[in-house]
Amino acid sequence: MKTAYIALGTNIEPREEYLTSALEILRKDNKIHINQQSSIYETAPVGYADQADFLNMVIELETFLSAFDLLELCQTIERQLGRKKLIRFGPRTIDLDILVYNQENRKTDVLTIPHPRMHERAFVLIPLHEIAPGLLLYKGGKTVSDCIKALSESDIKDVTRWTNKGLAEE
Ligand SMILES: Nc1ncnc2c1ncn2[C@@H]1O[C@H](COP(=O)(O)OP(=O)(O)OP(=O)(O)O)[C@@H](O)[C@H]1O
Ligand SMILES: Nc1nc2c(c(=O)[nH]1)N=C(CO)CN2
Repeated sequence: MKTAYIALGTNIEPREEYLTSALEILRKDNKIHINQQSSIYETAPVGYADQADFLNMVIELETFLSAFDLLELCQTIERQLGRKKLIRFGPRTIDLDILVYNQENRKTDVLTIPHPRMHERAFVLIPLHEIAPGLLLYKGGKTVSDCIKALSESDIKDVTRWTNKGLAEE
């Protein structure tokens, strides 16, 4: 069994339903077991400003799937929930990014782990800190807590807790 962390994001209504549906699909998959989920956070858009605020959350799961099969599953869920790739960093019904997979390092055309932009994204680090503050993001390197210390106050201010844990939790 491998332990992986996935970030979920959505900024097209009904945002909460998209999160709930993605979690439901993951829970029904017998190759996945969700160990932990963060609260949901409402976050200002990063990278492409002219779009609605996001809901973001992070989950920790155990799985028999390889990193590539897990990516394939994430992309199948995105397609099932109507995600269309129109603008880079733009609006989406649901986005599932693999943050960390079994402390492995990989850089291929289709998959880079750890996720190359996670260490600078408050919308990822703050939910992740809630469930795994000591998680190493780089081999021998920084933890989630270390990366949060490097964020600016304005990055942190753009992320506010939207619900406590409990969304569709079993
Ligand atoms: N760790 C990863 N998790 C998910 N997708 C990844 C990862 N590494 C590379 N990719 C690749 O990134 C491609 C683009 O993904 P996507 O369209 O979701 O990007 P994005 O969400 O707009 O931007 P970002 O990757 O910065 O979050 C995917 O087709 C996938 O092959
Ligand atoms: N707040 C926020 N901003 C984003 C997000 C996201 O999930 N949340 N995802 C992006 C593309 O991955 C680009 N910008």
